[in-house]
Amino acid sequence: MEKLVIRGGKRLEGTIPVSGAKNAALPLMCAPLLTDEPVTLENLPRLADINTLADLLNHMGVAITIAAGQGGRIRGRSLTFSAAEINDTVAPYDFVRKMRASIIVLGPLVARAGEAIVSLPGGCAIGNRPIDLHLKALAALGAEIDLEEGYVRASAPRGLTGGLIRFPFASVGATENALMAATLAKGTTTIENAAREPEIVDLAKCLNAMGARITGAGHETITIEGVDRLHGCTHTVMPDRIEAGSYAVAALMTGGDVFLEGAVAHDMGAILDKLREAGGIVEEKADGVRVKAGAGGIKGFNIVTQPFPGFPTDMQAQFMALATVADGASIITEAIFENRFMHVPELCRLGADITVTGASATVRGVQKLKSAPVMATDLRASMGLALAGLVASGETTVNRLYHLDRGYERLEEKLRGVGADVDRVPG
Ligand SMILES: CC(=O)N[C@H]1[C@@H](OP(=O)(O)OP(=O)(O)OC[C@H]2O[C@@H](n3ccc(=O)[nH]c3=O)[C@H](O)[C@@H]2O)O[C@H](CO)[C@@H](O)[C@@H]1O
Ligand SMILES: C=C(OP(=O)(O)O)C(=O)O
Repeated sequence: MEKLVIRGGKRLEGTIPVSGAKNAALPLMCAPLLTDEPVTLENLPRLADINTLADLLNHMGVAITIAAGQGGRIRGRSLTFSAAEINDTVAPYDFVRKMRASIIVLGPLVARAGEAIVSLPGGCAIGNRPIDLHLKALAALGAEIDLEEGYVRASAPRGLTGGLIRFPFASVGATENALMAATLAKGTTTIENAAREPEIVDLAKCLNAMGARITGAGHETITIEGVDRLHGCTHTVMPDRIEAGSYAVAALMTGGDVFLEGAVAHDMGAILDKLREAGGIVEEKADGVRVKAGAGGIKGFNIVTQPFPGFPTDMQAQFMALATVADGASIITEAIFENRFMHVPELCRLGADITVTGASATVRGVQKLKSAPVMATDLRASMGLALAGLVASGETTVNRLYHLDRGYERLEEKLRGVGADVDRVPG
């Protein structure tokens, strides 16, 4: 098991190229299940989660090849997904347990093949994460849903029918499943209280390029006119706003000045607002975002995580790391997941002063963090610890690097490129 060794205290300066977004790439990789023609996705990040989903798609009969003339080091991989035939509509437990997002194969599979049998993903470190909204959405389109021996079976042998889906909560994954399923349903589907995340917009863009008729993505109500068939297309995965936000925090924490090449400010509104509130100077440019530390140091701030356009839960741990070295107190409330504070005791091991009461953490900034071996049980918590390590005195070890490899492409290389003293070492 590899770990990350960080010798803190370096000021970060330079350019970090932003990779394709994990959370856009995963649903986009499921879209080719909807057509027998090849779909090429450009700018796919090299991440463990992408490989896990590729293995699952492969298992279902999707041929995945490296797209010709592509695959530059910075621009990410281009892969072509060809689901000429789907020869297995089962997503087995062994794949789904590795990555919860595997549930997004459900909608496209039932829409195209009339049946999908997907292992129930169960909870994970950050919360229970039920899939009731995914199932209700498919049922609203006429799918019959059964739960058997840890698997969900969705069937619609005569095809899906458009309908009204009203989500009580704007779930990202359930919106993605509903969106993909509805593209091939007979008639019109309306999704109310749809998730508005930029990754939903990116997915709708790709589906429309495949011949779908989707309007309203990025808004509360999405309308989908079903079509008989979809065709192939080439689509470029959007830049990762969470990766960009994480490195933006690194720039501010280290008193640095970093250009996040390719970051899209428009998709990062709440993150950039909070960076400014914390004392950062943010310049929004056509080709990226520059973040530098202001003269007044880091100021305390308050956060409540919310669905987009609110502050993203996937940035909560990183901003908590920032708050640990702020001047004054910050209150951070996690309102999306019930157990997303696993980084708190680990940050405290580095000298942070944090008190948790229910869903809120009060963080009192300290003068200095001190190194320690730390360990987290999820992706963003691990990033929060890595950020803390960048400013802690001495050598901080972040164990279980595989969490970071789920969502951060070439992490140590990118950090070293702007001056951090970071190594990946065997555990
Ligand atoms: C691969 C991917 O894109 N993952 C992101 C996606 O996860 P994911 O799509 O799983 O997140 P959701 O938006 O669905 O979940 C938000 C909340 O809704 C609840 N819920 C969700 C579905 C459901 O059927 N029933 C239910 O109760 C969840 O338990 C959670 O409390 O959005 C989250 C919220 O922005 C991010 O943290 C994840 O990084
Ligand atoms: C929680 C995350 O991912 P997933 O939904 O795949 O667990 C994340 O990206 O922070």
